[in-house]
Parts: sequence; C-alpha cells; structure tokens
Amino acid sequence: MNSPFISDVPAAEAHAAWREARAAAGCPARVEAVRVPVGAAVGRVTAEPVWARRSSPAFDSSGMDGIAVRAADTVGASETAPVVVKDFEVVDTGDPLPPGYDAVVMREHVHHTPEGAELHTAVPPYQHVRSIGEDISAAELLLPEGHRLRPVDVAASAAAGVTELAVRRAPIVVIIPTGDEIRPVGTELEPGEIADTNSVMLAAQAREVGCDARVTAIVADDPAAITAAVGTAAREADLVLLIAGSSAGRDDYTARVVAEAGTVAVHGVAVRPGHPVVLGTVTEEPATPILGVPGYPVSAALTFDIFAAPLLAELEGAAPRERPSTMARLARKLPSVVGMDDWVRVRLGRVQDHVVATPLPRGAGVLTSLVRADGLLVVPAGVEGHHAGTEVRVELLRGLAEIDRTIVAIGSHDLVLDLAASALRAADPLVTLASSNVGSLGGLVALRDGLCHLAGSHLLDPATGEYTLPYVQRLLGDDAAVIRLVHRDQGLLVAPGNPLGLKDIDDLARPGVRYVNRQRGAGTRALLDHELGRRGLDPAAIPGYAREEHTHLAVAAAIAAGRADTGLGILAAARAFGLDFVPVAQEPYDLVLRAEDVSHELLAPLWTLLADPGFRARVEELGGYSCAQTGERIR
Ligand SMILES: Nc1nc2c(c(=O)[nH]1)N[C@H]1C(S)=C(S)[C@@H](COP(=O)(O)OP(=O)(O)OC[C@H]3O[C@@H](n4cnc5c(N)ncnc54)[C@H](O)[C@@H]3O)O[C@H]1N2
Ligand code: MOO
Repeated sequence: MNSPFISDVPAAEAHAAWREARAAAGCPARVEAVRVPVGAAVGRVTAEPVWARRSSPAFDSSGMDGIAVRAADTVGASETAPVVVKDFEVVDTGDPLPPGYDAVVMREHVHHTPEGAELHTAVPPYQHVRSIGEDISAAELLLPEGHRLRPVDVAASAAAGVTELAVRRAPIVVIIPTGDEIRPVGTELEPGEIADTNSVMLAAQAREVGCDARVTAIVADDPAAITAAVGTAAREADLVLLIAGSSAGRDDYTARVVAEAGTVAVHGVAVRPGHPVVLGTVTEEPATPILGVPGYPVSAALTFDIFAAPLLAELEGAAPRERPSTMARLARKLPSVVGMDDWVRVRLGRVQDHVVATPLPRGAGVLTSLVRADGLLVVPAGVEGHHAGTEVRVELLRGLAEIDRTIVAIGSHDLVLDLAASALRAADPLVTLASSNVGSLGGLVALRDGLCHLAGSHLLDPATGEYTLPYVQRLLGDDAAVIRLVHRDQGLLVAPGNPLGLKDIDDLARPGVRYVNRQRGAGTRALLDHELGRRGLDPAAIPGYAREEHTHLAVAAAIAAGRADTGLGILAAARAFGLDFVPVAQEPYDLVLRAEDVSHELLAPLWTLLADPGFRARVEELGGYSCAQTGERIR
C-alpha cells in the first residue's frame, strides 16, 4: 500500500470524518487549562467564565477636577442669580467623593470669592460622580468561557480584581519536514535541492494563531525514519504536521506511515490546491491528530488555513478566526474544474463603484500568488467557473481602505510598472499599484468593461504601422486618454554570447532555432507578426511559434533554462537573466485610461512620479528605455 488511492472527499465531509476519527482514537477534545497572570493572558482562550471579584470603580469617585458640593445647596443658581456655596471640598478626577457630598462642579465653572464658591448654574445630584460599580459590579459575569482574550479583556479582568486567569495553554504544533531534496533554509543549494520554506511558513502560521510551534530536523524519504519521527512528535504535540509525500509518487509515504501509526480518516479532499491532504490520527497514548500537508507551498499554506487552524481553535475551545469578506467583480474569465473547490488568489482594487478581483496565477507551486493576494475566493466544486464581470464573494487578506487606494493596471507587462509600484509605495504606504498581465489587447478590453483604471499597451496596428491609438479608437471611442509611459527597445533575447549568431527576425526561420512566443493579444506578439508579415515569412515556418509565455521575464527564463534559443522581448528582461540582446525595434509603451480618470485623485501620485527626474533616471538605468516623452498625454 505504497500509494493509497487518493479520493475526492468534499471539504465538509473531510472535516467531519477527521473529527470522528479523532474522537474514536481518543484524541483530547481540549488542551489543558493553566492559570496565568492577567498580563500574560492576551491571545489565550478563557477555560472558565470570569466573574468580577470587586466593583469598578470600587467607590463613588469624582469624574472631574473641581469641587465636591451638595446638590441641594445649589438650587436656584443662575447666570443672573449666582449662589455662593460655603461648604465644599476641592477634588481631583478619580478621588473618592468626600462623605456628605453628592455632586462635583468642574473647576472652570467655579468662581472663588472671599465668601465661598460662586456657581452660576444649579447642579443635579450625582453630576460628574462616577458611582460605585458604574463600569463593573462585583459578581457580574465579565467574560464567558471560550473567549479569546484581547488587551481590553485583561484590563477589565484586572479592574474587577481578577489577577490570574484560567486559560487553555497554547496548543503545541510539531512540524516534520520530509524529503531527500529538502535542505534547511540558509544552506547553499546544489542542483535539485529545495530549501525548507514550508516549515518556516507553517511554523509562522501556527504562531500567528497563538500556538507553540516546533520544527524537527528534516527527515529523509524513508518510511521507517518518518514513522520514528512521527512517533516522537506525537508524544509532545497536540497536532503533528507532516510535510510532503502526500501524493502518489514513489517516495510518497505519508498515507502509509499514518495508516501504520494510527488511522487515515481521509486521503484526498476535493479542494485545489491541497488535494492530496492526509487527515489522520496517531494512536499511541495520548492519541494525537496528524495532518499530512502537501509539499507544494500554496497547498501547504491553504491546507493549514482550511484544516489545521479550525482544529487548533477547537482545541482551545474558541471559535475559529474568520476573515471579513466583500463582493467583487471578476476582471477576467475564471475557468475551474468541476468536482473540486477551487481556491483562487486575487488582487483587489476599486474601479468606479465596485471592487474588482483580478485572479492571480493558479499553480500550487506559485507562492507569490499568495504573497500578492489581497483576497481569496472559492469556486465551489459544482461550478465550472465564472465569466468576466461575475460578482463573487472574496475573503479579504488586506483592509478595504488600502484596496480603495489601489491603482488597478491590467494589460501588457512592463518592468517600469513594477518600478513605479515600488516607488509609489515608498512615497506613501497607502498607495498600491497592482498590475496584472493579460496582454495589451486584454487590457484595453478590461478598461472598456470598467475592470481597471489603466491599461498598459504597446499594440502595433499592421494596417497603419501606428501604435495603440487605432485600437483605442476602435475599442473605446472618443472617451479615452493615452499617457506615454516610455519608449523601449524590443529585441531578440539570446543566450550569453549569442551562440547561434542571430541578427534579425529573418534568422528565426533558420533550421534549428527554437523560438518562444508571447501569448495571443500581447503587443510583443503583434510586433513579431508585423515583422514576419513585412518579410513575407509564414509563422508556421518558425519552430516554437506556438509556444506561449505570458511575460517578458517568462520568455527570458525559458531561454536562460535552455528550453528555447530566442524570443522577442525587452532588454531589461535579458539583463534580469544574464542574457544577450539583439535590438530589433523601438516601440512606445502607453497607459490608456478613461478621459475623466486623468484627473482622478487616485492617479495623481502616479502622474507626480512620472514627472520626477529621479524616477526617470532610474528607469533609464534599467537599460533599453527612453523617458523623453514619459508622462506626456498623447491623446
Ligand atoms: N500522480 C500524481 N501526482 C501528483 C498528484 C496526484 O494526485 N497524482 N497530486 C499533485 C498535487 S495536487 C500535489 S499538491 C502534490 C503534493 O505533493 P506531495 O505532498 O507528495 O509532496 P512532494 O511530491 O514530496 O513535493 C511536492 C513539491 O513540494 C516541494 N516541497 C516538499 N517539501 C517542502 C518543504 N518543506 N519546503 C518547500 N518545498 C517543499 C518538493 O520539493 C516538491 O517540489 O503532488 C502532485 N503530484
Ligand atoms: O492539490 Mo495540489 O495542492 O492542487 O497542487
């Protein structure tokens, strides 16, 4: 039973099956209660109700700086008929109210005369007096059991005379990284080796939800060694996280190890990423839950959120933490496999009156999709995906105020946009420029449909030889403005030293040259087609023409990895991967927007940046860019 069958259990059923298995194995329902001083209790969960031992305030006290008086002595006082009170006592805020007095007059309303304190207004009884128990009365229920303590809660407990609280101790999570290829973070990696980034992430996730997280040494792909590590971990842990080896590969032992050490309640959940997750128990006394976390980092992160976090909250007797959510419109079509809950990471911004969600790359290995995500949405198992513009519910990973100050750029990708994003944020931490890449044409369509503020475009019109403007007129009509971002060199990216001696577009048809193309709708693709057309070259004659990458950097990466010999792209991408560059053309790269948005306050910081000589200098330092017209409105 090396690779047990991976099933597609719906998430809700998987939770239920795991809970049943834990109960059957005798896993503790809660971690023990401990008593801790109030100062150390924040973040912990109450293990019993907290009753007030004393009232707060514990005595009637003055609410203001001034004088304590008898209200009866002030009856009839008015602007025209002031009353002089002889019997009073000076008090400060918080002082016990001296016996015999029942009200306080603020010192700014008292005129001291040789005869006494002159008052111009009558005072009702108990004015500015904080009566005993105003805040807390002795013996009242202050906090229920199962309440996660916040700073205000511990302060109120202390005020109520409760200086020690019974709380659940922090659950202990033991994380076991496995894999022959896995090395500790910080090790110089040999080819084929992978840094143990999952342990760093999972330990931080566990600490973020209030747990004590411990990471063991990395265990080799050896079932006996993994079994031994699981046994040791289970003795100290409230939850064991066993990383990788969850799927069906030759060295994937998680399900087998768990089956031998206890029970496998579920192997395979209808959730993506996270599909091959293992949910089980280790039976050795005391029984311990174990979670087989898939090795791909996005799967690992989401698996923690979906399965570990709710269990850990349950062990503390608390409600699971919940993220706020909002409705958003999808900026692009979102296909999804039927039969799996599809967890999609999205960027968010507010365009006109609605929040727009732009899906990020979906791969379970693309951790930056979570790094860049402002929100998460689930396409449920029964849904085949969504059309662009569909309203969906999104769990928020970032505050709405920040999302409201996000400039949404959709279209072609250019490194200058990344540079601008970072400069804008450095100048004002509330400003975000989120750009996503769907090619020039896709950006113009998104702009037309109200799904972005800016469309980055460099589209050559083969009929006129003119860039972008003919497309803008066709798609957006008169109501569109165009701001020049940069001119940039486009050229052939080639391995260092240009081993094939490529000089021009003509060389792409040479036998043995493997091209890597950009996707349909990308401006760089249009440029290639234009250049091929001018030369009467048939795309079918270019080996690799059908192979598509979605960014300049991805094209450069393919060439750097030796998977292709050349592709059309920008100099900066060549530099980023240490490639050589054969210039072919210079083209303008423009920002297209709705004419009325030119004066939108959201975009003002961007226009300021484009006018900044320091920023222009940094752009030109990237190489292959000219800022001669940067920031000019050309339409
Ligand atoms: N034939 C099948 N293959 C795969 C299936 C399947 O159902 N049938 N499922 C795929 C899915 S979905 C996922 S998710 C992964 C899960 O992989 P494993 O849990 O078995 O993990 P590994 O194969 O050992 O590693 C995957 C990947 O993750 C890297 N890794 C592992 N540990 C760490 C760590 N501590 N830090 C960073 N990265 C780590 C590892 O090097 C691999 O690159 O399986 C698919 N395959
Ligand atoms: O389920 Mo895997 O986690 O999709 O990549």
